[in-house]
Amino acid sequence: MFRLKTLPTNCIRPLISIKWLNYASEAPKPQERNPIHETSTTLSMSSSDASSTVTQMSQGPSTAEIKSRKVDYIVNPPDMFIKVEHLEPIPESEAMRKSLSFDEVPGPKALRHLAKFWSFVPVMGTQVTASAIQYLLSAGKIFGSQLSWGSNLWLFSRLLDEYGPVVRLHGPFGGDVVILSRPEHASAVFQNEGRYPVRSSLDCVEKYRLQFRRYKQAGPFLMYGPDWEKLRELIEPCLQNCIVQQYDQIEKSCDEFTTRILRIRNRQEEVPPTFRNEIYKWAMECMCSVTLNRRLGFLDPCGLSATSEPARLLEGLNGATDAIRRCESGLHLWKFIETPAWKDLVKHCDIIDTIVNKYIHKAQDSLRQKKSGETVFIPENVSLLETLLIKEGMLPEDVLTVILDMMLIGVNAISHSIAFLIYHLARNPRAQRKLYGEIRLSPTQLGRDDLPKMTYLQACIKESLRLKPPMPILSRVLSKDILVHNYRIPKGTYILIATHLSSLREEHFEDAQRFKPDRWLDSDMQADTSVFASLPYGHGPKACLARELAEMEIALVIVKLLRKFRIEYHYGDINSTHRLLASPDRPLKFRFVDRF
Ligand code: HEM
Repeated sequence: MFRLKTLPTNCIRPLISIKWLNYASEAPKPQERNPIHETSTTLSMSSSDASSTVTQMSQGPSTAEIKSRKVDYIVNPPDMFIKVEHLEPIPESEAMRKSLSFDEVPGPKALRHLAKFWSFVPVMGTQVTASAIQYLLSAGKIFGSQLSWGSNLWLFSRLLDEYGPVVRLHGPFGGDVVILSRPEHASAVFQNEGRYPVRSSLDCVEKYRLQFRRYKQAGPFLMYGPDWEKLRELIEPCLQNCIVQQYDQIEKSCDEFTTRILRIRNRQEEVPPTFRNEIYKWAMECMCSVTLNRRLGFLDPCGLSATSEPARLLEGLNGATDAIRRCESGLHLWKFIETPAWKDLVKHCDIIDTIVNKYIHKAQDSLRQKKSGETVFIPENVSLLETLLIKEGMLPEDVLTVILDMMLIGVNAISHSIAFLIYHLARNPRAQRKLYGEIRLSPTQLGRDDLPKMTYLQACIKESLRLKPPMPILSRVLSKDILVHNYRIPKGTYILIATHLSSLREEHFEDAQRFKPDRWLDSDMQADTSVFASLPYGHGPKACLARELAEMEIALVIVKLLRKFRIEYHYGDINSTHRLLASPDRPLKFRFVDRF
């Protein structure tokens, strides 16, 4: 056991590793918060980070949780703030005792030296993000050239081929990083992730929200610990309700999308290279139905004027996505100076904030009217926005961050997934024909419950997400020491799981590079290993918040498209590139050929 001993007050380092560690721990129930730790946290923060971190740190672990060897590991450099003292040994399992130590985990030596170099540099980042690792991995190969998931996956793959299935990188900004890809290793991480899993953050979005705009919460994607759990428990049933309520509106958006294709395709029935934007519009229309209970007219048959609200929202979303990618890739200089990428991020996030805020105010007005009896209050007709607003403890700005996360993560993820699914079907006419056969037999008026029953459609969606997942790498910070490949990986270590690599391995999927939806009709594919070999929605408590909604939207739009068109594609291969999430690297010049 350990005891907290000294807490110097002069520490100036922002302590993200500690923040992560708090939530990576098997955290206590909120009422068990430890006042000692809260004090220590406040004392140890630099003034610049205090506003952002104290709120979260106040939910920190009890002294019981600080009793671990990794706390020692993370916080013991001489300039750090907590000394821990061993009181009693922690009982270890037989397997743990016989395991190989963390120091024996192989990894590139060059990074070890780089790590030494970084330790002399004042803290450059508050954490090792996936993008920082991408940067490091890419630095030798492509200084100055574009980062892409393809090249990073290739580098991940090379590291794993060279050093074995567990590779250790000595992190420059704090904790070490371990790269894994095997399903059984992913399973070990997820089975031990505890109640409050922690993944890599988007530092720039966190800074924008918590420090720059001084919101209280960073949004569900970025939050951890009891506050995050409370928020998720609140959102999940609301979302479920919205899926039921908004089904008709989503269906309408899918119909508008097909009509829009008829308008924009040329004489050869080919859509313009900007087709990606049309997919974004469809995804935004669905998202606004779900979150704001409004149709904003993204798919207006006459197109959008540049100053219209939907056009500005799209501009905000695209601009923010791009700015986040630029801020998160490479050195985080925006933490010290206002870089162009940071300025762009503020500009575009402000655009989205302003518009969504307007609807929040409208929802507040409508709730006031309902409360005062001016309007009839029908609980089933309450939107996600209103449901969140009436929850105790939710501020309008908290609701704002929820909706913004859904837009940023959800619209990007679903747009890219649809783009790749259309591509795979266009490239595989046999699969497309088989799917059309299933669609023809389905009821004309498709209900929400009909979609999961369309087994080939579901198989096509799974197969496309296996080949091109929007998040090809998942990340976690370990909440306790775990055994992976007989190495003992300590608590607090940052894990990158290249799930996409395991999805492309022959040992898990025969003919792995090919689009073969039929494989998912085989009942063996439901086996545990297959589950961890393809994880497009992540896993565990921090898995995708809106999987059901996403699956429903994708299925519905594909049914609508295939009923009307046969889809073709006659250009070069489309691969994934890194744009916040993995996205298509070429114009989506599909041919939508009328069926009748
Ligand atoms: C095909 C579409 C989608 C895919 C493949 C996808 C995938 C993912 C993945 C891999 C994660 C991280 C999981 C982890 O770390 O274990 C995630 C998280 C998340 N997704 Fe999705 N997503 C999709 C659509 C959506 C949509 C439509 C929304 C919003 C309406 C959404 C909202 C979120 C949120 C808020 C999180 C963070 C959850 C948390 O940290 O608690 N996603 N998604």
